[in-house]
Amino acid sequence: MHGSSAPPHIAIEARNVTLSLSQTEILKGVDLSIRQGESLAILGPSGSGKSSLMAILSGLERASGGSVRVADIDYGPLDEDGLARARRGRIGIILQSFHLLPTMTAMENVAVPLELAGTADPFTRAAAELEAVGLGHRLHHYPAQLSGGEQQRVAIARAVAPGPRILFADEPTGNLDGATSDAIVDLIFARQVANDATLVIITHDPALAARCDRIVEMRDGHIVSERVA
Ligand SMILES: Nc1ncnc2c1ncn2[C@@H]1O[C@H](COP(=O)(O)OP(=O)(O)OP(=O)(O)O)[C@@H](O)[C@H]1O
Repeated sequence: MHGSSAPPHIAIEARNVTLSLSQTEILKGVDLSIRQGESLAILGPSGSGKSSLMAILSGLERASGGSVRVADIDYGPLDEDGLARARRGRIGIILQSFHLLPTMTAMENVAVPLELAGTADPFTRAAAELEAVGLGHRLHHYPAQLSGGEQQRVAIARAVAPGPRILFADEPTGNLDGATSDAIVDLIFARQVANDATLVIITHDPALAARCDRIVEMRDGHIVSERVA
């Protein structure tokens, strides 16, 4: 359908996005376009609005103003349920604090979004995804029985299992030691390439940012600079 001369497909388009919570202006008019298959790093000081922007782009939070279009879906008219449906199977999210369900095993945590996305045989797929992140021997462990790096790998397996074309990661290596962190970064980029996914990654790590195609920097609720990595 797309010839070689076709313009690049825009996966994420934010226009003049604002966010106000508790009378605090958190995002003050953000414009951002991200191509399908592109990797983008968001840098910026603590409190500059990086996680808030990611929450809006990933459909976890509604913007107060402006427009957001992701995977050809206009978020504007969608309520919370609509946003959840829009995310399902299309968007993978890796959060710093993992958000694994504590009463479910590693395999169940990965199988749940597969089941919701209507995947046949979600448990077999979940086991294969955990195998791919080196956790084939931890399928039946609960999150509390896993190390921080192992929990992060479960969170990555869960996010990438449905094969989302868009992947968000908020400081995915924040709590990890150097070697584990390198392995996890390699894993995220490998899965991005395998799925030809768009990757948006918040990081304080310049080396990780440099692995992305493009870097934007936020300050005080604005994007203040943008460069090719
Ligand atoms: N529910 C809320 N009500 C009021 N202010 C909020 C709320 N949530 C976040 N904020 C404020 O919004 C600002 C941006 O927060 P955000 O988490 O997006 O920043 P960040 O750049 O991701 O920071 P960090 O690098 O520390 O994670 C912060 O000053 C924060 O205190």
